[in-house]
Amino acid sequence: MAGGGGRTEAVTGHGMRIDIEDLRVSYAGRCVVAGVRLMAAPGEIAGVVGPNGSGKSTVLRTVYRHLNPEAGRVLLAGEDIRAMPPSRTARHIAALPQERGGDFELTVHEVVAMGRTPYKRAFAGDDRDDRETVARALADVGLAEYGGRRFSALSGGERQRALLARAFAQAPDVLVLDEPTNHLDVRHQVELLNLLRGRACTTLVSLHDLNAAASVCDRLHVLSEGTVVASGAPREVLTPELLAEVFGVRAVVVEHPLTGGPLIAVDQREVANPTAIPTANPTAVPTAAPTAAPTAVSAPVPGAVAGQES
Ligand SMILES: Nc1ncnc2c1ncn2[C@@H]1O[C@H](COP(=O)(O)OP(=O)(O)OP(=O)(O)O)[C@@H](O)[C@H]1O
Repeated sequence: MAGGGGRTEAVTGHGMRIDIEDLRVSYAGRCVVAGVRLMAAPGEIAGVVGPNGSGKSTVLRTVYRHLNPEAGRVLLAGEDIRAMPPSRTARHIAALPQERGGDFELTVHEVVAMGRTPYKRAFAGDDRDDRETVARALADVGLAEYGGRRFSALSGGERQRALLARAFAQAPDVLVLDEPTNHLDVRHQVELLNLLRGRACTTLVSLHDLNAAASVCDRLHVLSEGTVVASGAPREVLTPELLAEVFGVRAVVVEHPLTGGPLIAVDQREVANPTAIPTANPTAVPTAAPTAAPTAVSAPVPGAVAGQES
């Protein structure tokens, strides 16, 4: 088991590898992501973390083909996804995007059943397998009793869980989740992270909650100003120095008293002065020394680079 994640060996080996190579994306000529390289090994949970606007959603959008990169490639098990018909990638990659919609006039069951579309011929109805898959996906997210409700009448957290069920119903090899814990209360956050640990697929997930990321991810990629500045196991990557430099907060990283994993305790009173890195509380138990140095923090991508609209 890599990093601080609670992955079980049983699921490792399922799913497909994702590699992102030298990705560059611009919106209306403004380059927001450049030179991004990151990967998720088969069956692994790879997290993408970084400050607001650092490019997390943009990178994920290229994986689920909502955006075409200006340069670079997304490889699924070594094959460029842009060389595949969308119907084929839809059978391998499912997403919980940040654009979550909200005015579907469909029932929850109908929304989740949309996850089965890649497996059907045009106008084909649901077969028994589809119905069982949808029922299982709804049960997985705790919405077994909600199938007949209108999607538009759900709360934000319920809607989120219904869309996660739609992604599960797609039975993907790669699950791409953009901030899946948004709107969820703390219990549902824990349940969702446990669901991710139990999926037999590769997961690429953006998370703002660094403790959740440290707990669930086997590997973390840290984005800052459109470029990857650190990659590695959570306890190697999430150092006080990186938290100050990239996120601008004073924090210590201690051992979680219940799990033994890294626990990031942020000083809520003020933001960091990057030149004055806090020393760890001497009474706290420090995390184990990193086994390998993470990728060094590198210079950010230039603010405005000419490029074409995606
Ligand atoms: N559709 C868009 N059109 C123009 N600019 C965009 C668009 N989407 C994102 N951007 C810009 O691209 C940059 C990266 O945005 P992105 O949403 O990828 O960041 P993020 O790391 O996911 O941010 P957050 O943590 O706030 O969700 C930001 O400067 C943002 O303003």
